Parts: sequence; structure tokens; C-alpha cells
Amino acid sequence: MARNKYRHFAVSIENNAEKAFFNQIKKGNFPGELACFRNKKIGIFSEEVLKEYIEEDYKHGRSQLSQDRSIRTFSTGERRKALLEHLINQQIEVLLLVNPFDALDIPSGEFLQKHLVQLSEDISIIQLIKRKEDLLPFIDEVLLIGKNQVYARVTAGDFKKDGRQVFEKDVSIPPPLKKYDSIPEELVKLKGVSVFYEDRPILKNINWTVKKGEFWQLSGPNGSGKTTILSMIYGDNPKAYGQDLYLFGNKKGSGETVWEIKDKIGYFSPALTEMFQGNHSLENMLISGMLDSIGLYAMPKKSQISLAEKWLKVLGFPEKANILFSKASALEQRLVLIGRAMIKHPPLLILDEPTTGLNDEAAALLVELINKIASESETAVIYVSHRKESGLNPQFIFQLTKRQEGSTGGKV
Ligand SMILES: Nc1ncnc2c1ncn2[C@@H]1O[C@H](COP(=O)(O)OP(=O)(O)OP(=O)(O)O)[C@@H](O)[C@H]1O
Repeated sequence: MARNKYRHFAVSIENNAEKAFFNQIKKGNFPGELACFRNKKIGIFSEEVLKEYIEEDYKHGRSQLSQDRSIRTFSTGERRKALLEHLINQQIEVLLLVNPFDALDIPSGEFLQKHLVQLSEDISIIQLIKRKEDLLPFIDEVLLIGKNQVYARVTAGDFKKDGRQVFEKDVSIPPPLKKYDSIPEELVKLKGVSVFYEDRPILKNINWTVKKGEFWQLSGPNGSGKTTILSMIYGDNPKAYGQDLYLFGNKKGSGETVWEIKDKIGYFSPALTEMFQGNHSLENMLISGMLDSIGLYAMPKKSQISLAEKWLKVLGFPEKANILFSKASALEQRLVLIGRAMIKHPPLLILDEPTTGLNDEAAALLVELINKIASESETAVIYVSHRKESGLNPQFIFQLTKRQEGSTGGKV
């Protein structure tokens, strides 16, 4: 039974077919049942579209999404809200939502969902979906698309049935070629750290210590300050200076250079995949993790090639050593970049919302790899996510709680 007069669909696209789908949509070619939306005014709600506004903001100091403050300083939830409001003001007839709930915490997700439920009374909605739990309640049918063909049409109920795979468990994480020495017991220490942005309190009196080999999840709703903490540890956020913040035993800003700090930290965020679009093979991408360069400018040593081969086995695709990174699937690219970040067994590995944009099966595989890294190595892991990632086994969770006077945090 139709709940209202507008048609709504969810669309689940195979990992490698998303680009082709968008190219077709831009040309006005809508596959299968979506053909009913041809010639309608479509608004696209996606990270890609947000990026275009952020570009505009870079160039002109402001974008159409925000009058008072640069959109670049908005948290994920704030950016999505601004884009949705902007699209609605454009009098669109169809809203194409691309993974709208990715990287949103529960309250922001619920807020967005409520808005979308209301909106579904006035316009048609197409939801591109990766995670089954994100399926909007007013959608009854899901189209499964590969290479721009609708190959199946399933009910929402069937789509939600569980079909998880697990990661290859037989092969262990290979040890590094060289060990780090003189690493202190405490890797990261924040003592009473508070941060303000233009008088607005963001973090209040944060005390957090990460020790060798520990496995942490850093959790908190959108806008609670997770990225701010990360950028103080890994990046060069000026807010880190003058604080009681210690990395590998040194107060940040004294002693070690940013470069020396980065040498001890493996880092992965999905945004990295875009920065590595060069024509390097998967094997060379892994080898380059031992060299801290993107490409290879010298012949790799035998020992380095052999270590990369072992990693490809762990990742589950040893036969793909010579496949170009740009031709690998989204999941393979992420697995390789995590392997690359881990290949030297740095004292600390930071994973920033690593499953964003992946479907359930791919996210489950990635989570299995991270559990494996944490349990089979001495590397400490900080996994940053607003979402309670099913299957992830952190030892501790550092939870940020948003408050008027700045987020507070503690171990839960
Ligand atoms: N440079 C800046 N200037 C002003 N405000 C900022 C700046 N950077 C971040 N903020 C604000 O600080 C708050 C915390 O942002 P942060 O990105 O650290 O949160 P988060 O927990 O990582 O959020 P999300 O899960 O949405 O990515 C947000 O309200 C954001 O708008």
C-alpha cells in the first residue's frame, strides 16, 4: 500500500558501479523503475555536492550554504543540515540522497530522518544506501544495481536480512622489518585540555591517556570535538600548543617536529583514498608505507617486496599485487591503505571513521582487520567513530559528551 502519493526508492549499488550510475543520472538516463523521474528537477544530497560548496567557500570566503560562518568550520551534522535546507529552498521535485546517514551520530541521524519523513509527503525520494540499518522507513522497495543495470528488485524486509561475511583469519599480521625503539609507556596524554573557537567552548577539561598497545574507540556525537582532538594529536591544529598535551613523552610544540611525530603514527581516513589516485600497484602502495612516500622512486629491497606480499595475503587478495590502486575496489583501497599505515607497526594507529561509505559486508571485513591488527600487534589503536560499530572489540571507549560549556569526556 502506498503511504503517500509520491514514489520513493532505495538503491543499493555494487561497490564499483557507483560512478557509472551517477554519470548516467547526470545525462538523464535513469535505470529501471527510476525512469519515472526523467525530466524532473533533482536535488543531490551527497558529500560530493558538499565538497563543491566547500570549494566555493575556499575561493570566495563564503558559500551559498552559510551566511554567518565558513562552512568549512561546520561539523558533519551541521554541514548536512545546511545542504538539506539549501536544496529544499530550490523547489526540487526529487531528492537523491547519497548515504545520508554516514558519519552522523544517533541524534543527528534521527533529526535528519524526521525531516526526510516529512519531506516524503511533498517530494519523491531516492535513497542510495550502503548500510541496511539506514533504510528510511517510508521506503518499501530496494533496487539492486550493478554496472547501471537494475538486476533485482527486493522488498525492504528482504533487503534487511543479514548476510555478513567474516575476514580471512588464517594468516597473521606480519612483523615489521625494523622495530621502533625508545617508545615511552604513555603515547598520548591530554591533561585538562580545553578548546575554544572564537569564544565558543568546544572541549572542556579533557583528561585522556593512551598507553602502548591499547585499543581505544573515541566516540561522541557530531560536533562534540572528535576531529578537534585528532587534529591536535596528528595534525598541526594550533589549539594544541600551550596545552598540557604530550605525545610520546614530549609536550606538543616542544622537542619533536610534526614530521617526527607523524613517523610514529599510522593514519587512515577514507578521505586518504582520494589523495592516492596515482598509478601505483597495490604492492607498491604497501611498500611505500615503509618509505613514507606515495610512489616508489628507488627499487624496493627484496625484504620489502616480501613483506608487502605477506600483507596482501592477510588482506585476502595476494593475486592482486600488480593491480593499479585506482582500479581496485573501494574496500580493497581502504584495506591496502590500512595495511600501508600499519606495515611498520607504528606505536600508534589512528583510524578516522574508517567504515564511512562502505556497505555492511565491506564494513564488517574492515572491522575484522582492525580487530586483528589490535590483537596481533603491539600497536595502540584509536578508532574514531560516532557509530557503535558492530563487531569492533575495543578495550576502552573514550566518550565525549556534548555540553553548553564544552564537551566533557571520560572512559566508559
Ligand atoms: N576552525 C573552526 N572554527 C570555528 N568552529 C570550529 C572550527 N573547527 C571546528 N569547529 C566547531 O567545533 C565543533 C566540534 O567540531 P569537530 O569537527 O571537532 O566535531 P566532531 O565530533 O569531529 O564532529 P563530526 O562527527 O560531525 O565530524 C563543531 O561545532 C564545529 O562547528
